[in-house]
Amino acid sequence: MSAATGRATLATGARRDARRARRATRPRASAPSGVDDGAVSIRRRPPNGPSKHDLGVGQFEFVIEEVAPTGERVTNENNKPKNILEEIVWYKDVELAERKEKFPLQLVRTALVNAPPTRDFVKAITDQLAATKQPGLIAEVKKASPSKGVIQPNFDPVKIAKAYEEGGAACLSVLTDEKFFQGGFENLALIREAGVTCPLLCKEFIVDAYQIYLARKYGADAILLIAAVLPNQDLKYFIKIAHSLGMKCLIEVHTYGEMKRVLDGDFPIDLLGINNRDLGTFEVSLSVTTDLMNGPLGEEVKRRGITMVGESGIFTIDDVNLLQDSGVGAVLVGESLVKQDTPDVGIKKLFGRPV
Ligand SMILES: O=C(O)c1ccccc1NCC(=O)[C@H](O)[C@H](O)COP(=O)(O)O
Repeated sequence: MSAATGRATLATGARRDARRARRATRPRASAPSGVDDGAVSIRRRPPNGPSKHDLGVGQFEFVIEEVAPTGERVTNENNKPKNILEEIVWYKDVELAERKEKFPLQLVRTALVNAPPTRDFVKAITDQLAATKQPGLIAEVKKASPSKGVIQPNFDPVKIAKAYEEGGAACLSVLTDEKFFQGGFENLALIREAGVTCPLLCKEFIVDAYQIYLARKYGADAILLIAAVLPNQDLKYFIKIAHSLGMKCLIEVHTYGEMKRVLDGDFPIDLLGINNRDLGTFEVSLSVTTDLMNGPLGEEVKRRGITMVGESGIFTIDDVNLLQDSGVGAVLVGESLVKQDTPDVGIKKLFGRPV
């Protein structure tokens, strides 16, 4: 059944009209570069060699002179990350070098024999959609973020995960990035070992196949792949690896160009997420999802039966209904649930269910 049919209609007509008016005045999603050709917008590494913190040799630093558009001579301008997503991705190189030193790929792969079996992440969502006639919920275990700082100071990943399951989440998303989100791969293992049965998404900024093996080793059932960071060639390769390990992939897009590129790709799509947050500027608008879903690419995903996920900035039943009306089959929700003391009650309220 389509996500757009048969849902609990809790929003009034007046609210819906107001939503449509709000939507009409919002800007369309655009690529951080300003040109939405769908190409990768995030540079994988500093273009002029490693930046200072990568070298590990005291104060030594590459100095590269460039001519700015003003004609002025500047140093290392091009070696600064252009936004937070690029900063996160550049730091992955440093983090991965350390991790691989301590825990080489060969050992990670050997350790996979002891990994718990995978659960079907996509089926958990589609089953919930069929049973509740509302989008399946992927609830996010997230302590902090670059845009909001610390969201939940009393962060207990297992307690939060259990409350999410109790409240009716279909699946969980677990932030594993340490530096920018105060997460960790070990949270995946802690949640699984505590007996939580919801399938787990490893919410990581994946740039290297090594991270996919690590996700599985710690008990993930699915991984996130961000189209702004990964060209189709990498998406195809990483999907192949994830599938070989029994995991599903949530491919995330933010612009028309990225979505078109992914849909034109030569690889299977388990789940396609539209992030309402511009990961470069932090601007959040649900119209990113509704505009894409109400356009030609929305038609295409519906025709192809691809389960769509609306991600970020979801706070109310009206938000859930708005996204469902546009055709999404799942929502990924972090802040609005994780900051509550009783996230199980929060889920029920978010979906307009009796508390
Ligand atoms: O959340 C951020 O500030 C952020 C910054 C840079 C890259 C990614 C970021 N967040 C990842 C996500 O997309 C969200 O954690 C997820 O969609 C949940 O969003 P929300 O419900 O708004 O917490």
